[in-house]
Amino acid sequence: MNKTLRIGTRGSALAMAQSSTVAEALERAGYATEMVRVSTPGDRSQAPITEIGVGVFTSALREALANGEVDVAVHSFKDLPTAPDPRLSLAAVPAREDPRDALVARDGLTLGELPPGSAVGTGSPRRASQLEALGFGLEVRGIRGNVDTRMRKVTDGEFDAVVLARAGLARVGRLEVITESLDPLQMLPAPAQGALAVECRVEDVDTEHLLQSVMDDSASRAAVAAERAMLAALEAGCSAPVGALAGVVEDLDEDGRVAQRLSMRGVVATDDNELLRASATGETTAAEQLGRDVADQLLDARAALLSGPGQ
Ligand SMILES: NCc1[nH]cc(CCC(=O)O)c1CC(=O)O
Repeated sequence: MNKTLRIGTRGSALAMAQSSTVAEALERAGYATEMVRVSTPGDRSQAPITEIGVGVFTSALREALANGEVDVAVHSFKDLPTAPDPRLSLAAVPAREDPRDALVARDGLTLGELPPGSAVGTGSPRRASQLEALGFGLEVRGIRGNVDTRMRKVTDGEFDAVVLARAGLARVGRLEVITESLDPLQMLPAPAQGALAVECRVEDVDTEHLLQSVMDDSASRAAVAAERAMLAALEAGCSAPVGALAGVVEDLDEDGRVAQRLSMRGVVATDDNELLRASATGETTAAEQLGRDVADQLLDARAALLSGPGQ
């Protein structure tokens, strides 16, 4: 293929950094690329994410790709709606960044060191419910804006701390501001956090094969497929905050032989902010089934809770 690949990107520092990693991988493999900026309603609005809805950051980019304005779209995978877009193909899931959430707190403090009543900023119901469940007496408050805006609210003293995706900070070269990378046992990340989705048009098989061969990472793809399948199954059953994390581990298969398997954990908050947890391990080739199994466990646990004690 000798045409220049047009890579669609949003204009934020994070989006530009993400698209650049894709462009660089393609350039290293000998292909010419060009960045095309696409503005999205999510970039222009300051309303809380919970109000403007899923897909605000990704749909304009997907339209530009489907319309042929660009050849490749790069998204933060966790921002994509779970419903597939039949016009597009998920050509590559590059090796995932560290998926953990990160605390950026005043005076270098960790979560456990923040005094009760400390104001912690997050716009994410998933982060808020897990923070509250820790029992540290933190005051969790809503916050929006890009990474710099959120961090400034800590420097300015408006918040004692904010919680951000570690991957976002890594991609914009700001890891040094992190005061604690949160253990997934305390804070399960959003499904697909830290992963990129690299899409092309479904009929553009040349680009699909190129992206797949240059940058697809099968372990990352399997982990994200499981997490997203869990999220999709829960979306059908409830609208609660959801965390999930899967990864390829060395484990024993049914015959007792060492094998690569996929292990995952999920969490969902109930309406009265109790956390329900589930986990399972399965075949790397059946990632989506594994995600649905964990979702079924969570939905059963919720049903058992709703039917009340003693039943
Ligand atoms: N919700 C916005 C968003 N989408 C992707 C990232 C970070 C990068 C990633 O998770 O892959 C962020 C910022 C954040 O959650 O702190």
